[in-house]
Amino acid sequence: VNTHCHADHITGTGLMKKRLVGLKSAISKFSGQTADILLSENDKITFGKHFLTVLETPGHTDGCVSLVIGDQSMVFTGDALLIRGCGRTDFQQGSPEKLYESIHRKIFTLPDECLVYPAHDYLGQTVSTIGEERKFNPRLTKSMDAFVNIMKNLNLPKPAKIDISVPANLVCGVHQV
Ligand SMILES: N[C@@H](CCC(=O)N[C@@H](CSS)C(=O)NCC(=O)O)C(=O)O
Repeated sequence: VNTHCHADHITGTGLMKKRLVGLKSAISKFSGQTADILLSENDKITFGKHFLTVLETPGHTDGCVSLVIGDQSMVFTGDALLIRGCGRTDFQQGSPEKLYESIHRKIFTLPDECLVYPAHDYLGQTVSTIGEERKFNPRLTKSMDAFVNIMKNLNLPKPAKIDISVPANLVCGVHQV
């Protein structure tokens, strides 16, 4: 299940599909990608006795989703909400306004105790909670205007491999060779 379409996330899917016959790939219908399953808001992804609910959380990209476990005890936020940070919004459909809304209107409505597992952390942290991020996230505790200003001035170097094109059989599409 891909939280969004960036090279550092999707490029394993085709390889996994090759190794495990019958494996199904999934990504948001707003990602612009093909996959076995195109996800929409509130879709349920079941596995064993568990399920994940899809929350559309655009802003880092248009097709970003966060995945909430059935009893709302955990959320996998991809590159939308990070620990004390958030995904950058300066390329490939990034929008600080959309990201602010996604986090405040969707992710931050989860219970305070809900564990937050993001897709990246650059300090070795692995988990946070919704309550902690609501209180202590230095970007998301600001007004939307202040947040937009922060995001427009991050001046991060562009990830080295973000624009490398991936052969069609290695992405999450169903047309494998
Ligand atoms: N140095 C890393 C890339 C760091 C980076 O830009 N991370 C992204 C997620 S991957 S597109 C991001 O959103 N970072 C937010 C932040 O505040 O750091 C590399 O070159 O690989």
